[in-house]
This record gives sequence, structure tokens and C-alpha cells, in this order.
Amino acid sequence: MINKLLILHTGGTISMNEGDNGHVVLSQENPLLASIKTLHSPAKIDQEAIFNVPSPHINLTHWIYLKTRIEKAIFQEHYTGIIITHGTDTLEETAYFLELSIDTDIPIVLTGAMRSNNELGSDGLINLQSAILVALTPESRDRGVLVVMNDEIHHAKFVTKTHTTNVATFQTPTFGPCGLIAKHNVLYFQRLTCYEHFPFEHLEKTNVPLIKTYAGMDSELLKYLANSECDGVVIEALGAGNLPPTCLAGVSALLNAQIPVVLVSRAFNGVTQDVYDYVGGGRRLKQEGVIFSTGLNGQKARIKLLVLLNQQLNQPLSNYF
Ligand SMILES: NC(=O)C[C@H](N)C(=O)O
Repeated sequence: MINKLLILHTGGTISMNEGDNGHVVLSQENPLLASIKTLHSPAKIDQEAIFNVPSPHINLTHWIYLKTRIEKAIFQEHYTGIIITHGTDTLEETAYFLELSIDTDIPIVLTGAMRSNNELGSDGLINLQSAILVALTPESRDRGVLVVMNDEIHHAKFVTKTHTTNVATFQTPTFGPCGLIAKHNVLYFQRLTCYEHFPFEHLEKTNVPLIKTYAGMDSELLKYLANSECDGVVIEALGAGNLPPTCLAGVSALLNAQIPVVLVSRAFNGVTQDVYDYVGGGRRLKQEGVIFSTGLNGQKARIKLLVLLNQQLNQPLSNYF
């Protein structure tokens, strides 16, 4: 097979420069476009700067555009690997959105940087070089969307940004990375048990807020949502999946309004489980109809709910979490 890679640049720190005052700013011309010549690759590489935005500016419109561009690149232009450079703040969300929406075994690899292009110790080019290596590795096929940063490979489904500035920010809590970039090759040592894809061109139901709980939280916010136009709610619950009793009236209001409620944990490691049988405990919440999500963090569960709410499902929604 002739290797033909497409790099889609979207912006983020990897495409930014530090100015004289020490603040990091977007460059008019993405510096990565010229840098590619300095990287080693036996493949033909094309690149496009499809957006030039910091990743807190990324939204559903960008995601749909990116999905459509990648599908064209894979199914019509026959690229054998796709690399996306992206800001790190929302990189995990873009990665998981693409995983849920594109049905392909072609490697789709996201990377970014914590230090901008002209900063001492900039990690942008080495991460891009690693992403190219991963995209060219045959074992990278059929692994879903991958995130490559700091010599590690992570599954889009579970990776998350864990540090505001450290180059080792991307981690996969509970499970660890799925592979490593060695000096000259790529080593994989775990694989997801299943990759899910859901067909859609655009999404109609998009109002899915993510609410974090805290000790002593009341029901006001949840009741407000129950009376709003929202399509579903994700709640970051306490511990294994429990809520303060003062939240329960809000949860009931949501469920009575036929608004699906998905529960994740605000704890960094582990999965939600219906362990406790006390007021607000997970067992009772599940009996009420709250959906427990296994292993996804809040922002990923939100994306999954968003996608599922726009599907014709042949099983109950809870079966998909
Ligand atoms: N390191 C980064 O890329 C952070 C930046 N704020 C962004 O997400 O665009």
C-alpha cells in the first residue's frame, strides 16, 4: 500500500507563538505548514490548515466540518492515515466525537502541544513526528481514534487532560496508555474491547448540559433544566455514583419531564457503580431511571449522549452506556 497521509491543522498552542511580552498568540500563518519539511517520513504528506482557532473556540460546527472532511479524505481521496493537530483544552472531546461518528479502520490520530512553536522545549514538532509514525504503523489500524502526546498513545474514549501546563498532561485514568512511541517504532500493549460508531450527517438535538455536583447541592439548577428545552443532562456525581439527597427533587423533575439523565463520577479514576442503597445512593438512582455510564468522564458522556439522542435506537438508551 502506498502511504498517503493528510494532516489537518485546526490551531491550538501547537500552531501558536510566544510574543515578546510572554503571552502566547495565534500566528497568521500556521508555523507547522513550513515545519513539515524538517520531519522524517517515507510517506506522501498533504496538509491543510482547516481552522486556526484555540481549542476553547471549537464547537459542534467545527466537529461536523472536520468529520465531513475526514470522511472525504478516507473514502474518496483514499488517504491511509489522518493526523489532526489541535489545541489540548478540548482535544479529548474532538477525538471522541470523531471516534463515535466515523466508521473506518484507517488511523485517525490527534496531537497537540503544551508549549508553543517558538518556546524553549517546545513539544509540538516531536508530537507531530510521533503522530506521523503512529499513522504509518500498520498496527494502528482498527484501533479507533488515537491521541498521541509525549511519546504515549491513548484511546480517544478514555484519555483526558490532567495538567494545565505539563507536557505529560494527557493520561488515561484507570487503564493507562494503549501504546508507546519507542526510538524507532510504535509498541501497542492494549486494545479497546469495542469501538462504537453511529451514522449521522448533522445533529438536531444538541442541548445537553454537564452539571457537576458538590456537598450540599440543592435541586434548583436541575429543576431549572427540567423546565427548559434541554434534550438530556449529564451529572458528575459523587464517588461511585451518589448524589446529595437535596438534589433528588431535581433529578425526579428531569426524569418526569422525559429528559434522560446520565451519571458519571467526578472522581478521576474508576467507574460508576450502583453500590449504595441509601437516600441519594447509586442503587436507588438507578432504580429511578438514571443511566450509569461506565468509565466515560463527564465531557465524553455528554458527547455520547448528544450522538445517541440523534439516533434511531433499537435498544433502551441505558444499554449504550
Ligand atoms: N496547549 C493548548 O493547546 C492549550 C490551548 N489553550 C488550546 O487548547 O488551544
